Amino acid sequence: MNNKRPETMERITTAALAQAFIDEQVGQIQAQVGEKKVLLALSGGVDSSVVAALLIKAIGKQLVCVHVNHGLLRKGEPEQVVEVFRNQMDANLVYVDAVDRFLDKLAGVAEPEKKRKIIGAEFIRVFEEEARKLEGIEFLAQGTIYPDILESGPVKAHHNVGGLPEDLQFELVEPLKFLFKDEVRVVGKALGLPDGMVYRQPFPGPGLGVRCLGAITRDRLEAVRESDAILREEFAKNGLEGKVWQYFTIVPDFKSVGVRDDKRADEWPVIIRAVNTVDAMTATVEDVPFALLQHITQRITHEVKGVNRVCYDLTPKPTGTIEWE
Ligand SMILES: Nc1ncnc2c1ncn2[C@@H]1O[C@H](COP(=O)(O)OP(=O)(O)OP(=O)(O)O)[C@@H](O)[C@H]1O
Repeated sequence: MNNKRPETMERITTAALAQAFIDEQVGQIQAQVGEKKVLLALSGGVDSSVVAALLIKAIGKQLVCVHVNHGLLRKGEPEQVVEVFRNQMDANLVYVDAVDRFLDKLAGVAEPEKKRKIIGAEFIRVFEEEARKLEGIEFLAQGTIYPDILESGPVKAHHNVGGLPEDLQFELVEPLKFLFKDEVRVVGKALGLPDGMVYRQPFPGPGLGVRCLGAITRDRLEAVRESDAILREEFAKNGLEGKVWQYFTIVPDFKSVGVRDDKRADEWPVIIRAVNTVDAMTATVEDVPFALLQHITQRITHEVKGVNRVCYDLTPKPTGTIEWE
């Protein structure tokens, strides 16, 4: 398999270059796939969304997208996947509501590494079940991009979404494998995907699960999701979206005393993190205007159930990592 970006390949920076890439890929995908069916795990993240849009253009309903709602996605994300791909692009989309399955498996598990393993393993299991229900699938599309190939090294062959069993191995369709992230975004835009999807900030694989520290509970997970939504809304309104590399909220698994309706009330704190980085190896903290932080604090403590304090994480990386788990 050729895994080296051709040296003559021009960096895709304009709509015209994106269109040329799309036309070329549509032809190649049609030639590779013929009349057969292709399966794609569609997270709603940039890479898998752009692959989905490209394949819908090339082969329409021969593509089957599977979106797994594991309960750890940001507010509005599963709905957006359904709206964009099923309603607007008329795609063949299987939406799997696996919220209870994931949260039941995660109940009582406090150790971060164990949480990640459970989320990863359960994802493969759900995806495998869906794949087995479908007939005649011969291809698996993946949002592999060039940095993925560079990271895995030239020798190691790139293989299927980790962990699918032997009897479920498919031929791969990886149309973005020579693209860098900025090029993927230009192509996504040319394919008509909404900005909110194309310019989305990085999101960890295990989702909000690693921002709901310790053992995940449904109420605390809701506090993470709602506070994150408020933070994103306020950053967008105040010109920080697209300027700050990554920003999110964290809810630790302890409470502190506060006052609500003239009574003492034990509730959780929300921690805000907003960082800038070039390579994610080091990061600096965004200098968010104090008045905006106060406004966000006011909103979170009044709109998010069970939260009585807001803290701002002032720690660069190192010594802090970007995420808390
Ligand atoms: N909730 C989900 N539903 C369906 N597929 C998923 C889901 N989460 C992850 N995947 C699949 O696993 C791949 C790797 O997920 P990961 O979280 O590492 O994101 P990524 O490499 O940044 O890609 P993307 O931008 O597509 O999310 C995704 O591209 C997608 O194919």
